[in-house]
Amino acid sequence: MEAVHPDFIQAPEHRPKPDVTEAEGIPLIDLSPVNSPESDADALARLVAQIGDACKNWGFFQVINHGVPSHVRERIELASKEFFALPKEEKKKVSRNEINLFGYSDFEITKSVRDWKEVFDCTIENPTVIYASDEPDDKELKELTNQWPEYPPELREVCEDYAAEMQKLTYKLLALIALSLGLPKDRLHGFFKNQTSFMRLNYYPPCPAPQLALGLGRHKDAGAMTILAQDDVGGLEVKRKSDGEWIFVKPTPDAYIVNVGDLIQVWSNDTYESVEHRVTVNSQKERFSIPFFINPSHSVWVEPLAELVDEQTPAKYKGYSWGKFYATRKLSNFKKLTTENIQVHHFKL
Ligand SMILES: O=C(O)CCC(=O)C(=O)O
Ligand SMILES: [Fe+2]
Repeated sequence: MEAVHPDFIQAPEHRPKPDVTEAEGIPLIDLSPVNSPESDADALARLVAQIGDACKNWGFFQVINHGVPSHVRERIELASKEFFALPKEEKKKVSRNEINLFGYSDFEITKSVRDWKEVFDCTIENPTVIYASDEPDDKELKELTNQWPEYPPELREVCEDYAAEMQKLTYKLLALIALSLGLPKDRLHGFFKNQTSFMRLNYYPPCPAPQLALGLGRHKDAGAMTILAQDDVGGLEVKRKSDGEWIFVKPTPDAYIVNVGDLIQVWSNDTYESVEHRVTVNSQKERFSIPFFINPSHSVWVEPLAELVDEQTPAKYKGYSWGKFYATRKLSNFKKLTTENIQVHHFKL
């Protein structure tokens, strides 16, 4: 066995299991009722109930008949492959850094262990407004824009086209989630004006020690929701709520994987929970995935929604600034952390 650098080696309790649990898997949900003109109220009500059950029982689901044209996904998958196939020096011409938080990186750390992957991040709003620092009282803002590599030349266009499709799907999913919580369908929409959403191209190279390292260590997504495209290799594992078992998410052609992030957990006052997930790697195949992280405006104050809180069910979180949380997380990529990174459970009452 070839050695991997010790920075990549997971503690024994966090290493992948020798055999994967495929089990029944996360729910597969057909979004046709929101994508076809002739669907009726009953079909929509059934869909809303399915979404609610999936969010409650799994925090994860896959969608089909989502309305995203397959060529838009095929084009970005191809461009992503072309980009990561470039020599390192070429990719490093668009490295992200403390000033420009978007671009290429081969250095990501999750829970103090290095991930076996490379990423290319790009933001959705142009420009994206965020807080300039993680200091709570510093209200200075800064504007972020993307940097694009010279090759492949179409990367910018395919990412922008993909992002436009993801945005349409985002608002459909936000409406279904709001309805499933008994709220008006546009209840969450306002948080996403001047959003800080971003997308990431993930490249997990083959790994000589897949039993010791992970492509991405266990984590929860800090934003509102994530829509993920994974290729046919597989590697994503979700921690099953019922028993804490790691469950392999079997790739379904042309489906998107959706998961509830920490913000929906807080807004819903724990009705829905953000669930841990991780990515295993393998010694033979490279794997590509594209998460689209749906994040609100930097100015959003996050707290349980007033409609879901009363005397019997008091708020389980104190409010926090999304913008400061996000700045802390983003800037932590360039710091050596000695304590746990900021987490939503720090705001639990
Ligand atoms: O690559 C994957 O399958 C999952 C990626 C992920 O969970 C993330 O980037 O937050
Ligand atoms: Fe994730």
